[in-house]
Amino acid sequence: MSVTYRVKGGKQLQGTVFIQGAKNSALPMIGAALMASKGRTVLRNIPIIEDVRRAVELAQAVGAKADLHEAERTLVIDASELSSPVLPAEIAARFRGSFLFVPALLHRLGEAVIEGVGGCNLGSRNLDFHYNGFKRMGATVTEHDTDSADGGYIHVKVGQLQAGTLYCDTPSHTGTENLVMAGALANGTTLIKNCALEPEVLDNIDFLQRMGAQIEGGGTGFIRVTGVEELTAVEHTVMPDRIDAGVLVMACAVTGGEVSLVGAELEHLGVAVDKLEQMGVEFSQQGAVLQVRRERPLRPINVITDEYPGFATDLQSPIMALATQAVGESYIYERIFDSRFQLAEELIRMGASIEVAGNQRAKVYGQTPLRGAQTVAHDLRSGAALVLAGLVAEGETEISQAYYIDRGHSNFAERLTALGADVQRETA
Ligand SMILES: CC(=O)N[C@H]1[C@@H](OP(=O)(O)OP(=O)(O)OC[C@H]2O[C@@H](n3ccc(=O)[nH]c3=O)[C@H](O)[C@@H]2O)O[C@H](CO)[C@@H](O)[C@@H]1O
Ligand SMILES: C=C(OP(=O)(O)O)C(=O)O
Repeated sequence: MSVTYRVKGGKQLQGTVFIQGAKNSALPMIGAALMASKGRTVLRNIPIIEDVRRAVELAQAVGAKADLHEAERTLVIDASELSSPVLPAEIAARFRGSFLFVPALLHRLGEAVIEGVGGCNLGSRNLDFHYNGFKRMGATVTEHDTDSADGGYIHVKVGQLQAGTLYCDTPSHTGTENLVMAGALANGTTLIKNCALEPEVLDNIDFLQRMGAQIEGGGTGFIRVTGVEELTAVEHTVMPDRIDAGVLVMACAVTGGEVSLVGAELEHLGVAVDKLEQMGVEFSQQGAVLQVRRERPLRPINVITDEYPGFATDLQSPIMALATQAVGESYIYERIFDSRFQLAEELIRMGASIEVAGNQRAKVYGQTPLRGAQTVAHDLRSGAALVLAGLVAEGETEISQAYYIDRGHSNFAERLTALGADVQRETA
C-alpha cells in the first residue's frame, strides 16, 4: 500500500489539538510487557500509529496475545506463553522498536533470532552498545550470513543473563532501555554507565518499577538494576509524545496561528522551547494545555541537536522547514545522526534556499516563498516537515512515501484539518 499526503497551503492554524501518546515510550513498553510471565499488561494512551501496529504483530509472532483497542487507545498484552525467539524480517525490519523485544526473549526463552531491525534511514544506526552489553552479561552473539542478499540473521543466546558493568559510549536511547531491561531479570546487580536521560527512558523505567523491577538512578548517567525473580503485568499510561507536540507547535508557528495542545508538556521539549521562543513563538502552559502562538515575523536560529535536554534530533527536520520562513540565515548542526538532511533537497524543490556542507551542517537562507511540488518523505520526520512546508506553500504539495509519517504521527491529516489546514491522506 502506498500512502500520499496532499497539502494545500495558505491556511492559518487555529484551535485545539490532542497530543498522542509517545511512540518512543510505547515501543519499549511493549517489549517490557513480554517480560511478565503471567497476567495481562494494560497500556493506556497508546498512539495509534503504524509502528505500534507492527509491534503488536511482532508480539503476536513470538507467541504473546496482544489486542490493540484502537478506539480506546489501549493495548492489552498477555505474554504468559511465548513460543518463538524469532523476530521475523517481514515485521522486525519495518521499525526500530523491534530490537526492544530482545531482552524479553533472552529472559523468557534464552535466545533471540534477529532477522532484521528497521527504523528511519538516518545514516549509521549501530547496535554495538546493545550487543556488547548482552555479551558482558554472558550472552553469545553470532552472525549468520549477514552479508547475504536477504541480510541473514543474528543469534543471541544465553542460559541466564548475569549482572555486569555495562556502558553506552554515547547515551543511546534504546541502548539504555535495552540494557535496563536486560538487567531487570538478570542474576545480581547491573551498573549501566552513560545512560540516556530522555523522558521516554524514564517513563519506561517507571513502568518497569511498577512491574516490580528494582532500578535506581533513572535520569542520571548511572543506572543500577538489581535483578528480580519475576515481573508482574501492570497497567500504565504512556506519556505524551514530545516530538508530536514539537511538530504541531511548529505547524502552528509556520502558519502564524494560535493553537492549544492538550497533553503537551513544555519541559519535555527541552532546549527546543528556547530556540522556538528566539524565533518568535510564544508559549504559555496552563495545566495540561500548552498554548502556542506566533504573530511576529520569524527570526532565524542556530540549532545543534543533542541528547535530552538538548535540541531533539527528531525535531531537526521540522525546524529546517520552519527556518525557510525566518527572515535571515539559520544554521543547523546535526550531531546525533550522520545522514539526516535528505529533507533539504525536497525543500529546495519547493523553492527553499539551503546549503548542506558535508553530512551534518546546513545553512537555511530565509525567508523564501515556497511553492507546491512533488516531494518524497525520506523518513518519518522529513515527511512531517514537508507537511509543514506545504502548509505555507502556494498551491499543492504532494508527499509520496508517506507511510513514514504514519509510522509515528497518528491521524496527522485529520488533526491538522481540524485546525483549519487542508491536508488529505490518500492510499493506493
Ligand atoms: C525507537 C526510538 O526510541 N527511537 C529514537 C531513538 O533511536 P535510537 O535508540 O536508535 O538512537 P540512539 O540514541 O541509539 O542513537 C544515537 C546515535 O548513537 C549511535 N549508536 C547507538 C547505539 C549503538 O549501539 N551504537 C551507536 O553507535 C547511533 O548510530 C546514532 O548515531 O533515539 C533517537 C535519538 O534521540 C531518536 O531519533 C529515535 O526516535
Ligand atoms: C528516528 C525516529 O524513529 P525510529 O528510531 O523509530 O526510526 C523518529 O522517531 O524520528
